[in-house]
Amino acid sequence: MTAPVFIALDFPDAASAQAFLAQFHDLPAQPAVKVGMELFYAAGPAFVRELRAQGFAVFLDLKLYDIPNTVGHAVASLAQLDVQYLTVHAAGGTKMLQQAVANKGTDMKILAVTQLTSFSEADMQATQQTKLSMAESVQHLAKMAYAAGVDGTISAPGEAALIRDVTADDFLRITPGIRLAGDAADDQARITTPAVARESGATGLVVGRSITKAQAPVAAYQRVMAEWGDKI
Ligand SMILES: O=C(O)c1cc(=O)[nH]c(=O)n1[C@@H]1O[C@H](COP(=O)(O)O)[C@@H](O)[C@H]1O
Repeated sequence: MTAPVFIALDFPDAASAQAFLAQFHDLPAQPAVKVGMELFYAAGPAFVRELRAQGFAVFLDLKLYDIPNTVGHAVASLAQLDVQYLTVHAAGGTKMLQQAVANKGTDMKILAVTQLTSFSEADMQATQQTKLSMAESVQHLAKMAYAAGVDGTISAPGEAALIRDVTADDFLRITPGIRLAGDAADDQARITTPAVARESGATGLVVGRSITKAQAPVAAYQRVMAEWGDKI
């Protein structure tokens, strides 16, 4: 699974998530899934174990952000769940990122969130009282995360190539903020289609509502996969 497309399972409980996933049973390969705060806070580690037992690759998106000691121990706890990816906030800084890396074990990859895709450049500058552009800020955070030893970043697709420029080819660049053409942006500010994300240097996608809220979720997933193409 070098270039995954993760479906964001942003559902209120385990039953809704399982009912959604049941639609995908007939596909030749199960989708990779992302469990975020909504589902994890409702259904907990037990549901993550259930997904792993069913053979799903799991990206646990908890965006850890705390003092280095606390994040380090949280990462050690979560590593017990045998998930493939875990998010932390790059803004937690070098020491926090290093603690996360030190405690992740061998099979779990740490992804550092740079700037949330819900921020426009103006939102980011106002909120963070910075004069940096979005590109400069994302590159700064990505460089710091790379130097701290994390496995990759989360950013908008438009920043993937900029991240590659200041890190390495094999540094993962996973991008949410994905919409199929014609779908509403909702609360996202920096969005693009799977095809453009691919051309922009993303190495993996996170897709939520363009699939989960589609009238035909399996067809929408297949459209995302087709646009993402032969990287899968
Ligand atoms: O870490 C993430 O996955 C993430 C980072 C980010 O900057 N933006 C972002 O949207 N996400 C997650 O990606 C998913 C996007 O969902 P949709 O907007 O419905 O496709 C959600 O589960 C978000 O929590």
